Amino acid sequence: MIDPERIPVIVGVGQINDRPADPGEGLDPLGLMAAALRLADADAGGGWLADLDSLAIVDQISFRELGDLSAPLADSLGARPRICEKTRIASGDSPILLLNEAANRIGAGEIRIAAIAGGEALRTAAQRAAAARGTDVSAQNASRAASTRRTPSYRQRYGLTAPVDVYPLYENAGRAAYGQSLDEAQAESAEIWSRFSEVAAANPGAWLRKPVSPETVRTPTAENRPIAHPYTKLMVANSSVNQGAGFLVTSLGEARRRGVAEEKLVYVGQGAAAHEADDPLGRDRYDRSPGMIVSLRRALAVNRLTSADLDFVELYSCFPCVPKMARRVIDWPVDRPATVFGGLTFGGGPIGNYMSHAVVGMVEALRAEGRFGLLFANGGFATHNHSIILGREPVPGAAHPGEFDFQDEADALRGAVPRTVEDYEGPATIETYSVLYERDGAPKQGVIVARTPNGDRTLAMISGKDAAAMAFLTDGIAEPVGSAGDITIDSDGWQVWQTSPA
Ligand SMILES: CC(=O)SCCNC(=O)CCNC(=O)[C@H](O)C(C)(C)COP(=O)(O)OP(=O)(O)OC[C@H]1O[C@@H](n2cnc3c(N)ncnc32)[C@H](O)[C@@H]1OP(=O)(O)O
Repeated sequence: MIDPERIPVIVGVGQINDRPADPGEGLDPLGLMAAALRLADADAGGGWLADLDSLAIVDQISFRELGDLSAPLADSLGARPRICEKTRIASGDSPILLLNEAANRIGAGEIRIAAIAGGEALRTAAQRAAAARGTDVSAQNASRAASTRRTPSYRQRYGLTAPVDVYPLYENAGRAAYGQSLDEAQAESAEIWSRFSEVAAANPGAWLRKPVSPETVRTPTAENRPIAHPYTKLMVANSSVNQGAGFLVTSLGEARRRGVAEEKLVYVGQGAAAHEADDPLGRDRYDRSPGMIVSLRRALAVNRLTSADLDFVELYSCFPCVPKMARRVIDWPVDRPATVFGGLTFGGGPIGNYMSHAVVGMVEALRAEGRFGLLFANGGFATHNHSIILGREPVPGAAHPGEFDFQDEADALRGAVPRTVEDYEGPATIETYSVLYERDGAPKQGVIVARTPNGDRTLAMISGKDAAAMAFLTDGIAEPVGSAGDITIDSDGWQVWQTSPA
């Protein structure tokens, strides 16, 4: 039997939404994290924060000038943790990585009480920046700014800059690989997202709490403008939020000594992580992710569970392609909610910290009913994957500390990565693509990821004014993926795509 002092459990969770009428009065990420952890402390019965051994926070991008907020957060909570740290970057897998590390340290007997938190005030930051610079709020897009470099890379020159530009490459390649029509693929996304909105509507912690029909999710309108084909605004992460979330992890022994009721305890299973290349052009393919597959399968296997044992899942949902790939790995039906919090559109998309809210949601769900839940986190451009199990009861295979790095296995599953060539001219086929849109809904440009006859990968663009080409890429009549064309280099040096006549 495992020593109760080495069994990690979550004892307290807290989260906060901040919607000030005056952005000058909005909380910054420090205020959001402090508020969330005070709620988590109260949820666990109080008196934990002064005794923290470790405090780990998710990096934030909304108030970058504040720097590393871990020590100021400890001060504001009256904590003196031996370990006080922040993740290197604001990445969607961060909360699960920090949870896994805390569970391992408890299992190793290194610490007894850990706090994890994150917070983003992107809405407040954009409103303040717009007022200071005299611009519209929509001109202040932190997630795009964080992805933009002074000297753009090859893919960035072709418009593949922010996550919202890159994830559609997976969506369009996935649809073709699953043998779906555009209509079928959009119906699947809309059904999953509509169900997210229902979960969010029932969750007081969610940002947008109005159920939205599948038809509303998928239909482009002035309010639901197209963002990047085939995604509408209601299909993408909403980063314009002010949200904080945090939770307390301790040992079963410590929880019992401090009198936490058994029905409040949620057991932490083992996790599994694996990653893709940072550069989306340096991947083997776009219709699946070896890192995601290994992270999900291993998280189930190391805990001696199967998908059939899961009562709840959180399949990260910055864009539909992610939960659509993930649900195929674990055989999760389309008509069961793939979230416990509400997803990044409706629950809210606070950049790296969404999964802290998902931890809160999973703990609340398991306290109410069920036995096991799976948390799947994704970060970057479908780059970082980390999955973990939570249980209302001890998780069967869990033993901490446990190795969570399964990178070698993901690398073994990967096919050969094609060479990227930047000045290619000649015949090619579409590997995947997207169309990026202006704010008024007009297509800005098409961007094609193509394969040359010898298997190299290259990029090409199409002007948004080319109505026939835009129709071909977006009307769903024929599948553009796999179709043939020609790339020429124009007088300005751009590789330009020309579809071959059928
Ligand atoms: C691993 C990962 O997690 S990658 C994901 C990282 N996150 C992202 O990439 C964020 C992607 N999303 C975005 O960039 C933005 O949400 C956009 C560009 C799609 C839309 O943002 P904006 O242009 O500011 O929105 P717009 O000006 O049309 O409308 C603003 C209003 O719509 C809301 N809104 C913004 N995005 C969304 C959305 N996706 N769904 C629903 N509502 C939204 C805002 O909250 C705001 O409402 P408020 O005034 O009541 O606060």
